[in-house]
Amino acid sequence: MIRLANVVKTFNAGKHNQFTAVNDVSVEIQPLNLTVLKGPSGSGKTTLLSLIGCMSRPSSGRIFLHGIPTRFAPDSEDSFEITSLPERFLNEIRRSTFGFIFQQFNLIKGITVLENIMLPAYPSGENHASLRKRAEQLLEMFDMQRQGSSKVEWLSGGELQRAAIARAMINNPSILVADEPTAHLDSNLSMEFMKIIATLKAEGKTILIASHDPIVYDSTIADTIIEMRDGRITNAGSEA
Ligand SMILES: Nc1ncnc2c1ncn2[C@@H]1O[C@H](COP(=O)(O)OP(=O)(O)OP(=O)(O)O)[C@@H](O)[C@H]1O
Repeated sequence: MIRLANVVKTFNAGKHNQFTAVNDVSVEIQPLNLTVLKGPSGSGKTTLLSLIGCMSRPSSGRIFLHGIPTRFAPDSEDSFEITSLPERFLNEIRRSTFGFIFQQFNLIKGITVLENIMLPAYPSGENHASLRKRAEQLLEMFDMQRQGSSKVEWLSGGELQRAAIARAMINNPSILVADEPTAHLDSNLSMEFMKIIATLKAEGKTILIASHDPIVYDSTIADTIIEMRDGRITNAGSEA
């Protein structure tokens, strides 16, 4: 599980525009589950995801991974505190443990779909041929073989979405984090997205999605809904 203990994130500390976006959050996110983080705009969902995903550090509080394999402890059932890690290990944990899907998908224009999918794996220094093979397998899994050599700007909305999911999967992460992944999709594509999420969950991924889309939080595959407001958790785990 991912366990947060009294996590606080304050921006611009000590300045006139100081703002606490995440305020004393303590919560447990169960492994192999789909957890949906729900709450109004500005409630702190993205900030919380970035703390969990090792993209930023809390101002105070601690975050632990329990029994989630990481590159440093592949079989560990132990507790592993990510908030105490030095920067380079934090980057390493982020790359190897988490896959990210962003609201705008953040695919890079001007390069091909295949190159986009391979990008998050480059820092690992993996042999290019084996990396390319893995990226091609992901394209195949998402029925996107034909688009591998296409530029991102040529893709349809659904293809963009699948390319973004494939990119998130390139390092075979145990935890998939998605921030408002359906915000720019119509209902059909949003349901399509949830089908892919169901498959990934069945394959053993731990999935955390921030969303105020009922297609996501009312989905039958959502295990737990965590509600946030004004940086605080207002409901830590209603059954979906
Ligand atoms: N780097 C920053 N500096 C100052 N304030 C910030 C920063 N990042 C986020 N905030 C503020 O923190 C609050 C929470 O933002 P956050 O993006 O986490 O909310 P959210 O729940 O994800 O919202 P949305 O649903 O609109 O994406 C917002 O008021 C935002 O303006």
